[in-house]
Amino acid sequence: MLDLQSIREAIQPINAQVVEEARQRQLQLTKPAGSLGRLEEIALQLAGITGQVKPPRLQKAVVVMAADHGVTAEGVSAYPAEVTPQMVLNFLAGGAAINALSKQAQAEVVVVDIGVASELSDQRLISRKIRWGTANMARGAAMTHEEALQAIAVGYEIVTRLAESGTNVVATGEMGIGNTTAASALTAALLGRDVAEVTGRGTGINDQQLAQKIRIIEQALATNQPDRSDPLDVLAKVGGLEIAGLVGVILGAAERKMAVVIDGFISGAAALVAVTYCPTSRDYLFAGHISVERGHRLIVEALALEPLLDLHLRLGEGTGAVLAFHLLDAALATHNGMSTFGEAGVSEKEG
Ligand SMILES: Cc1cc2ncn([C@H]3O[C@H](COP(=O)(O)O)[C@@H](O)[C@H]3O)c2cc1C
Ligand SMILES: O=C(O)c1cccnc1
Repeated sequence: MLDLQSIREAIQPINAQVVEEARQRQLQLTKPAGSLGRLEEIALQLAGITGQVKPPRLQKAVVVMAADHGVTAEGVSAYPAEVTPQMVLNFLAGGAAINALSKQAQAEVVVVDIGVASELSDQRLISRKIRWGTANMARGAAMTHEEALQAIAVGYEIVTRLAESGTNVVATGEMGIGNTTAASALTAALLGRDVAEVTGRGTGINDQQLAQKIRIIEQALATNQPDRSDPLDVLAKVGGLEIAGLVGVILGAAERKMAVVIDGFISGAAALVAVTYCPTSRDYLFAGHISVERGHRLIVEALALEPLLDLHLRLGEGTGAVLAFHLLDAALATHNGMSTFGEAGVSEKEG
């Protein structure tokens, strides 16, 4: 069984000394100080994460965790649950948005069955099914504490293996019809917010379905009484297997001093669980984008993250995070590749 407490204790803050040295380097580059704005901040954070003033070239991967949700029986999504396994096959065939964007960003796509409610077998799929979908959270706990921990262990092991083969930045991705319901329930519980404030239309439900989704989440919280001070209890009772897997990816990456780019609302809910459990892990996170899904804004505010992109995305799969990889590459291209005033013979600021 995964020893989560020792992982939490092993996660170190990023290297403040190296951040300072990287800041000094930025001041020497041939541009007005601060003029590359957030690209400079990204470079500094990557320096602190990697412990190198000039961080190495990014080797990128997106981990797409797929799982089903028992709560779909309550009519909370615009699409049927069978879309989850169908999209897994689409990921493997290379036909989804995450495939197209990852190809363009030169990121490896790692697809994981952590709890899809049907038989899936394919050599390219990492088959680590914990159970056939969660139970219906409106009637009881989505999963046991042990299952949540097993799912966290899967994410932790996968990111550890990626690190060992040279990946140094990972994006969080997910697929699971019904998972905006789980993400809203987690957000309401962990941030102590009203369900209506953190619940949106997901794949595109109408007003009547949205009212039903809010009622169901309220019922799930009333039935399960998740303990806000215990993020793992909240995760098990009203979370999802793919969300738990991503918690493991985030904690494992932070322990290994790897950067993590968080995608939208569902990934954000996983980050909220991870950072509530281990506040230091936040140092390793970038918010790839701000999702249209209401509730995501509250998550990024609570985590004090500033999303890199605002493209009105509401897809998930890791798409917004992989798009943000281009900005991390750009930050390092300038930080590592530009000449200093001295090297280029350019005059520095007067006075
Ligand atoms: C074809 C298709 C591809 C997707 N890729 C990601 N999602 C996204 O939509 C789902 C969450 O929305 P809800 O809670 O409303 O079901 C997740 O699977 C998420 O990854 C998709 C959804 C669909 C239909
Ligand atoms: O922001 C997300 O991650 C999201 C939003 C809607 C549907 N699926 C995912």
